[in-house]
Amino acid sequence: MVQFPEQFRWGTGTYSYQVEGAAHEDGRGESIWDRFCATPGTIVNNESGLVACDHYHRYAEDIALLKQLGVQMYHFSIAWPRIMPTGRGPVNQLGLDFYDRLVDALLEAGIEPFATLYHWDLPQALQDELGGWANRETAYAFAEYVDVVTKHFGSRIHNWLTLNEPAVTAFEGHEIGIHAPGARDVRLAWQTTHHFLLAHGLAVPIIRANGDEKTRVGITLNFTQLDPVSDTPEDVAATRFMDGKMHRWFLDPIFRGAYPADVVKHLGDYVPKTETGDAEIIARPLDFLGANYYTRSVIKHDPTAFSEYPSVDVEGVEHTEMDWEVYPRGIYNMLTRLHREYAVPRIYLVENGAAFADAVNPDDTVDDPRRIAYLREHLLQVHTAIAEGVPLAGYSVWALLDNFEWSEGYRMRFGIVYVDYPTQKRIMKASGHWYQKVIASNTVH
Ligand SMILES: OC[C@@H]1[C@@H](O)[C@H](O)[C@@H](O)c2[nH]c(CCc3ccccc3)c[n+]21
Repeated sequence: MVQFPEQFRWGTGTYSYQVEGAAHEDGRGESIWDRFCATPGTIVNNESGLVACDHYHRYAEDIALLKQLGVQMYHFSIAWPRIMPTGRGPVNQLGLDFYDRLVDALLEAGIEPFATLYHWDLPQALQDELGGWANRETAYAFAEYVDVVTKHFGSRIHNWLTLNEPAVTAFEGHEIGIHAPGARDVRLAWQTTHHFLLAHGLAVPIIRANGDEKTRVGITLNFTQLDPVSDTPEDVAATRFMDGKMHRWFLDPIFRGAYPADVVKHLGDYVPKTETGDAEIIARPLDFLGANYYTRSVIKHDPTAFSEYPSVDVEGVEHTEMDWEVYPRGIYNMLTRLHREYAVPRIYLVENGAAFADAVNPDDTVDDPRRIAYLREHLLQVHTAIAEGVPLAGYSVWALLDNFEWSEGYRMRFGIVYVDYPTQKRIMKASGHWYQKVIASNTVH
């Protein structure tokens, strides 16, 4: 049994496009995910976030679930297309009104809102007019959107995350093409990483200016344990590059003021175009880093690879429904590395969780022992990291609800609460009841 620190904060989360639904309601503009999902063949069963968990209408019921869990914090994202339907210019009051209702209900319930300003749902108009994140202008449009939102919520929301996982939306969305906007262009993908980081840096002072003495700003980056399939120089170099691409390409400009030299060298003339002053904007000091951790990837050299090296499947170990290896030690490695190499002032673990094939019993219960085991094993590693001095201020499980899992659609269930989509009925899973006890006792058995 391990006891967590007195002030440690427990949370959970959802994100706008994955749970809200009401895609055409109250003035919401089209997002690149609406457009991507409308393209046949991009999403399993051609599903979309059109309805999702209908959280837009059921948010009060979902906040009651948060209260039942006893969480102290709740991660959610604000949908840019609800606030500025065409991405720039006119503000949609009904969009602000929804998040007013959500935030006021959270505060009423004594739950700290942790708001992410961008979780991949770019207004489609900016994709059409500017080419989206390929265009530096989009970073400035993001800054305008951030100004509107933080002016409105700055006295009630004190914990802001600018972007969720720029690496994922840059590369899955613009290199691999399995995420919106579905581009497959290596040069463009690397250029978007710079515009995401610029957008982040532009947002930081705006959030502070529109906040108060309690305002705290961060960004959420995702981390995967990366190991070479062998200790040959080629496999080790391939792994080092992927660590650069997925981790150091974002950590270094934010916390060290420059892109990692080894990746810049590898990219050659594929390195993104930057402008004088960008580095200083991107490196503006943060109050905390948000970190997501799920799994390990074992990397193999490939002579034909340039920007993406293949991973190999690890046999004989547990995998989740996403076919992700269950590798709890990786969360410890990630946390201690951040503390050791980047001296991050404070860390929040924003996402950690697993998809398993959950089913409802005849008595309307959901037994998910594998998710409980996954969460327990990772929390024990988290505790070890904290005991070694890592400044981890809180942990948030992904996710509160089963939800729209991007290209996987609804077949992947990450929730500690089951959603029966045809009826929108919520059922707390065994892992939800387990997490409730963890929070109440601040211990993990
Ligand atoms: O895949 C589970 C969650 C998503 O539902 C969240 O929206 C997203 O923030 C998030 N990031 C990661 C790790 C990186 C990743 C993202 C998407 C697909 C595969 C891996 C896992 N997750």
